[in-house]
Amino acid sequence: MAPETKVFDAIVIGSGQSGTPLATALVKSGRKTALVEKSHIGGCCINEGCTPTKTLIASGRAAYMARRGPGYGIPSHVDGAADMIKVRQRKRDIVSNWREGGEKRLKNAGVTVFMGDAKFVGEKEITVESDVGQEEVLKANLIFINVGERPAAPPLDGLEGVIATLPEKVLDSTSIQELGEVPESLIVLGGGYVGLEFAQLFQRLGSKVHVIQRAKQLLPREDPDLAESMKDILMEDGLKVHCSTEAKHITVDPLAQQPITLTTHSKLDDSTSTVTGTHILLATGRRPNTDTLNLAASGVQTDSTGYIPTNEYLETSVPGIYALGDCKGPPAFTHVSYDDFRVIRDNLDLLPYPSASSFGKPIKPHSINTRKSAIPYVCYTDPQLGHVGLHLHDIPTSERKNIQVAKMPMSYVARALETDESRGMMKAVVNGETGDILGFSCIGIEGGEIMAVVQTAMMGGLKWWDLREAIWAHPSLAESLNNIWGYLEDA
Ligand SMILES: Cc1cc2nc3c(=O)[nH]c(=O)nc-3n(C[C@H](O)[C@H](O)[C@H](O)COP(=O)(O)OP(=O)(O)OC[C@H]3O[C@@H](n4cnc5c(N)ncnc54)[C@H](O)[C@@H]3O)c2cc1C
Ligand SMILES: NC(=O)c1ccc[n+]([C@@H]2O[C@H](COP(=O)([O-])OP(=O)(O)OC[C@H]3O[C@@H](n4cnc5c(N)ncnc54)[C@H](O)[C@@H]3O)[C@@H](O)[C@H]2O)c1
Repeated sequence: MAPETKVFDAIVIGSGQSGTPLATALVKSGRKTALVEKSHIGGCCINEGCTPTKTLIASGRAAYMARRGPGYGIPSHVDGAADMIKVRQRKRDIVSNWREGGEKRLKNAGVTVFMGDAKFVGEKEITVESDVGQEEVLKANLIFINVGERPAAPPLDGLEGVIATLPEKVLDSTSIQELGEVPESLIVLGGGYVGLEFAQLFQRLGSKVHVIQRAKQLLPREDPDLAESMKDILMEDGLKVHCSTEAKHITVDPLAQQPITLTTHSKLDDSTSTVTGTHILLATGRRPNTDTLNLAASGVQTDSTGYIPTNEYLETSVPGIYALGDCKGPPAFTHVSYDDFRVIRDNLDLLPYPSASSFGKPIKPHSINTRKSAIPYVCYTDPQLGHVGLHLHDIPTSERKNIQVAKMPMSYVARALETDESRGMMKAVVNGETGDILGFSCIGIEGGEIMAVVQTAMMGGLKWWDLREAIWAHPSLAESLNNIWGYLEDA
C-alpha cells in the first residue's frame, strides 16, 4: 500500500548551514515544517568540514609547537608520529557534541525531522527513503534545497584499479579524518583549501607529504605573491610542493613499502616523474549533491555541472522552491550558506526573528539579497590566510590608474616577532584617490582575525588613513594596521 502523503507548509531538504536554522525559523513563524536529512544533522560543516578539520588542525599545531619548544627555552621531547587514536577521538567528541546540540535544538523547536534520502516525485512533492528502506511521501508549497556538495574524484588513469586493490589507501576529505594511524607518506592531489589544510596537518602529525598541484600556483584564487609566500612556508615545514604538475597515471603494488606510485607531468620543464606514498588524498574539488534529487520531476533546473542557478533572492526556476548554500554554486563557505538563511528569513519575514535590517518591522519581499560586497574567508593553514574584498588580480591592469597596493612582511610586526610567529605577509589594495580599502589579505599568525579587523573597517566605510591614525593596543597584531600604509605604492 502506498504511504499516505504528509502535507507540510514547508520542507527543507538537507540539514546544512542554512537549512538547519531555517527549519527552526519556519516553525517559529507558525509554519508546519519538515527537515529531511540523509546522513547527519548539521551537514558537512559540523560533521566532516569546518568543525572536525579545525579540531584536528589544533592537534597539528600542538605537535608543531611542542617540536619548537627548545627554541623558546622549553625542553620538549616529541618522538615519532602523533597518537592518531587520541587525535581522532578528540575530533569525534567535538563533532558529536555539536551534532547532538543541533538535533536537540530542532526537536525543541518542533521541526519534524525525517532521516532519509529525499527525491522529487512531483513539482512540490518528495519521497524520503530511510536506511531501512521505509518510504514517506511529503508535500509542501515551500521547498528549500540545502543539499551541499561531496568530494569529487578526478579523472585519473588507473585510479579505479588502485581503489579496487587497496581502498583504504585512497582517501578523501571525509575518510582521511577517520584514520587510526598517521600515514607514513601521503600524496595530496590538489593544492586548494582542502589539500593544503590536510597536507600541513599530516606533515605535522608525522607523515612525509607531497602536494601535487595542477595549477601554476597553490590557492589559485589568491594573488601570486601570496600563493608564493604560502608555498615557501609549507616547504619550510618540510612538505614537497609540486606546482604546474599534473597527475597522469596511478598504480598500486600491495606488497611494496610505498604501495602507491603516481606518475606526474610537469608543465614547467615538460618532464615526467613519479612520486610514491603509502596513501593518497584526493583533494581536487567537490560536486553538488543534486544528481540524486530527481530534480526533473520538480522542474528545477541545474547548470551543466549540477549546481542550481538562483537569482539573488535564492529563487530557482520553480516558484516556491529555493536553493541555499553550496548546491547553488561557489563560493562554498559556511558563512555564505548561513547568510543565505538570513536572505530567506528576511524576505519571507520569518518573525519572531527580527533582523537587524528590519529592526523588527515587517520587510518588503526582495529587500535583501545575496549580493554582498566583500565575502571574507580563511584558509586554516598555520599561519592562516585570511582574505576579504578584491585581490589585485581581480582588477584588470587597464583599470588600475588609481589603485595602490601596500605589502608588509609579518617580520615587521612586533607581536609576531615576540611570539616567534613572523612567517607570512599582509597586503592591502586601496583606491588611492578616495582612500577606500578595496581588499586585504594576511598570511600570518591569526591572519583571519587581523583580516576581520580590516573587514569591519571596510563595512564601516573607513579609509585606510583612519586605520593608520587609530590607537591600537600595544603590542597587538592589529597594531600593524598603523604601519602597513607606509608601504603603499601605485599598482
Ligand atoms: C574538509 C572541509 C573543510 C571545510 N572547512 C571550512 C571552513 O573552515 N570554513 C568554511 O566556511 N567552510 C568550510 N568548508 C565548506 C563548508 O563545510 C560548506 O560550505 C558548508 O558546510 C555549507 O554547506 P551547505 O549549507 O551548503 O550544506 P552542507 O553542510 O553540505 O549540508 C548538506 C546536507 O544535505 C544532506 N543531503 C544531501 N543530499 C540529500 C538528500 N537527497 N536528501 C536528504 N539530505 C541530503 C547532506 O547529508 C548534508 O548533511 C569545508 C569543507 C570541507 C569539505
Ligand atoms: N577554510 C575553508 O574555508 C575551507 C576549507 C576546506 C574547504 N573549503 C571549501 O571547499 C571547497 C572545495 O575545496 P577543495 O580544496 O577540494 O577544492 P578547490 O577547488 O579549492 O581546490 C582544488 C585544487 O585542486 C587542483 N586540481 C584539480 N584537479 C587536479 C588534478 N587532476 N591534479 C592536480 N591538481 C588538481 C586545482 O588546481 C585546485 O587548486 C573550497 O572551494 C572551499 O570553498 C573551505
